[in-house]
Amino acid sequence: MSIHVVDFGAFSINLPDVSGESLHILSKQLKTAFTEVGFVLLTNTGISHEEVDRVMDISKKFFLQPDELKQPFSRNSFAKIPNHGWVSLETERLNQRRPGDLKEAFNIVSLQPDIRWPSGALKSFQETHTSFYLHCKELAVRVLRVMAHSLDMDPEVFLSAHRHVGSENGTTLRSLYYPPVISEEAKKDQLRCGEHSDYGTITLLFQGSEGLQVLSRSGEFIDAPCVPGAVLVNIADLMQRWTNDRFVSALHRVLLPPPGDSSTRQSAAFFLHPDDDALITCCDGSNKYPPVTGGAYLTERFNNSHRA
Ligand SMILES: O=C(O)CCC(=O)C(=O)O
Ligand SMILES: [Fe+2]
Repeated sequence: MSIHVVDFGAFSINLPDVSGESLHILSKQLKTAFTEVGFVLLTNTGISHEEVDRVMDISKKFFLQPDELKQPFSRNSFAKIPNHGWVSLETERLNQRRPGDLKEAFNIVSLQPDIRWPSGALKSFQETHTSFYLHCKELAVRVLRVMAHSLDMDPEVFLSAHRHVGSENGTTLRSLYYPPVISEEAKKDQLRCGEHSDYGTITLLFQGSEGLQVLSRSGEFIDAPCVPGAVLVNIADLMQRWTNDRFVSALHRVLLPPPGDSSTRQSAAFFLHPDDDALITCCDGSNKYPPVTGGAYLTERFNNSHRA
């Protein structure tokens, strides 16, 4: 099994729309990837390699500051948007059977003007991330349209549940930083990012370097390709449930670097979530999973993955 590469140029975010014929071809390709693997690598999406580099450069400047300068941005310190903000090293454990992940993250959940953003030398942080967030949102909506088409569904079923991205909605742009690891100091079974599947509808993942592994259906972890300018897109758990298990949400992880390798790693993930009040019911009319709202589902999943 491998992760398929799909040329998304016909529906790039720089184009006004997609032709019927291209939509048909893309939907066949995404259907195969999402039913067999749960991950696909898209090229020519219209989000440039340079833009991703800018996001990673400014994020790295933030992460390399001393903790006391990052503390005012901590996750859980923003009223009404508890998931927004900085997550310190080893705070999150995506696999409950392992110690905390050896990563730091910055979650952007709200684009509202009243949010406190890094300033001074980091004043471009807000603009860089806001513009990237909006491009990711545009691409994610296009991927949803192709997915709906591939299942012979009215695209509004997916789109109408994502009307409030950036406000009453848990969609999150997350910059991730994996600092150098001293192997002897890592705890037993500790990873950079423990085995998990994502919570929402789909995730767009931009890797700065290799490191992501995806569990194949045959039960082995395979290395996800890292191609500059390409975007990994994966199905998340709520989408698996929504499609009554037709599209699969695959476990993935990031291992520690080999002993003696002191490199850092960066990535950026755009987790698309349905609106807080959108009711998700199996799209084929079955009742295999009870209806759940986007907000309630996400709250339950967060409660299981954070220490605090
Ligand atoms: O850093 C990566 O490549 C993966 C991160 C990830 O899977 C996540 O944060 O959900
Ligand atoms: Fe993930």
